[in-house]
Amino acid sequence: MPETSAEYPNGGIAIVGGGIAGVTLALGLVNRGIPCQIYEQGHGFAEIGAGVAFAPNSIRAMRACDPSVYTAFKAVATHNLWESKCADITQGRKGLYFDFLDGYHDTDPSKPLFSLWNDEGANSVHRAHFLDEMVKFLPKDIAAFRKRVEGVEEVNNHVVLHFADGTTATADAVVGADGVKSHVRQSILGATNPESHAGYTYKYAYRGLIPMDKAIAELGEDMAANSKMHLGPDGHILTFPIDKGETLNVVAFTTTREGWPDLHKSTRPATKQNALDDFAGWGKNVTHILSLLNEDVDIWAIFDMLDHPASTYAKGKICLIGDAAHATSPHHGSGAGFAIEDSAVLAELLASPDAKSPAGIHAAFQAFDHCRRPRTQWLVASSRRTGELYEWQAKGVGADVEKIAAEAHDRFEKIWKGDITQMIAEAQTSFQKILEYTEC
Ligand SMILES: Cc1cc2nc3c(=O)[nH]c(=O)nc-3n(C[C@H](O)[C@H](O)[C@H](O)COP(=O)(O)OP(=O)(O)OC[C@H]3O[C@@H](n4cnc5c(N)ncnc54)[C@H](O)[C@@H]3O)c2cc1C
Repeated sequence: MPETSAEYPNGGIAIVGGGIAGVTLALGLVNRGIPCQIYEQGHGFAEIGAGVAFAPNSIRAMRACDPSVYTAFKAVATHNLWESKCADITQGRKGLYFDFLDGYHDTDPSKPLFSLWNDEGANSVHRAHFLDEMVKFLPKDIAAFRKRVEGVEEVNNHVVLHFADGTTATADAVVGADGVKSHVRQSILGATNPESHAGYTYKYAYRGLIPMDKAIAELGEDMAANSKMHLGPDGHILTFPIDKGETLNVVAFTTTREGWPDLHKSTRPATKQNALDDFAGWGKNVTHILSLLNEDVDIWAIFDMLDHPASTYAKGKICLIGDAAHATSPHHGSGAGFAIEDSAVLAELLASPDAKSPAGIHAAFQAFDHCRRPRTQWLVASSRRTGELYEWQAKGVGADVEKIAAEAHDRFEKIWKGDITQMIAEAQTSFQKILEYTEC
């Protein structure tokens, strides 16, 4: 039972979901002295065994959210393994984000079609290890597990959470960080509203991990040790090192005309042979990578909210962050990074002395919605388009490498240049305006 105080008579902020969004927000709130409680449906904090990459904007957001997020990230972050491909700010040198290759034809892997470079280069983590490192900084009693939220409702000056086990809890406000299939989103927007449900993008991905020594022996050092994106018709494959270079992370996307069999599930079992069949006729680099996968692999359906974006991320004292607010396809590799931007902005808003009353929390959530919706919904649309660029499907571009390179460059620059200090300042200005308006 969360402790109460004069400022937070109902125990503070309830965070639904203990993924990257929920945990980073909790760290941001705890260290700003804001009481909070995480309700997580799982038996403990748990992420999947796959890689996730973070770009310069999200690394800046980690620091702004809470130094512990950045410390946890640094403990597990893996860069490209070749020094010539790593950023060195003391030398003013940019780092390689990805080399882009023609995966459909037999090409020399040392000769990419083009490459993208940024101020931090590639920074990837093993998801589970990153979460484990962050959780070390959380108070022991902050999370209640096996608490699956089925609905939330505002009652007078507090919010009631209803759990699948029949119990309830109260809080001063609720933040839904419960991912792509968010129940909190349904409570805000209505269960039958199409905005409450992410849609299938008719793409799915095979995900696998290959021990680095095996990857280097089979693929050669450059292909295994540095980030590579193999482009082709209706599919693309990306690889990058994680686990401080011990493991090669592989994600192979393909476009399909068939619907996803069970929209309640994100994954289904498949085999290496399925992957090889999906990429039949591709060049030898791609078939070689796929041949190194385990015999049994999972495939992941790619959902996003592009067709029915949420018309608001906040209602009263209930708010959405991360995939719950703006589930995106992963072609910009930025869904988790933007979730951390959300956490940094929201933690700063809620830390304001004016955000301690029910009206103040309401205004802070409105400011959050106002400032975060444009950038995060742009990401969802741009990510779809980028997936099409990689798979030679984009209207007006097709397989034209120069056009793919130019458009991808511009889109990534918009993400990477995201300035968290400015985002927070804008949100605070918006918050003060909303307060002034409501006082009139
Ligand atoms: C193939 C693939 C590759 C990706 N690669 C990248 C990448 O490289 N970089 C990047 O930035 N992003 C990437 N993403 C996107 C990233 O995974 C998500 O944006 C990110 O995980 C969202 O975090 P979240 O905390 O909002 O949601 P989640 O990670 O889904 O966490 C939600 C949490 O809420 C819990 N929960 C759910 N429902 C309930 C409920 N009703 N009650 C209580 N708890 C609940 C869940 O158990 C979970 O712990 C990728 C996504 C995919 C599919």
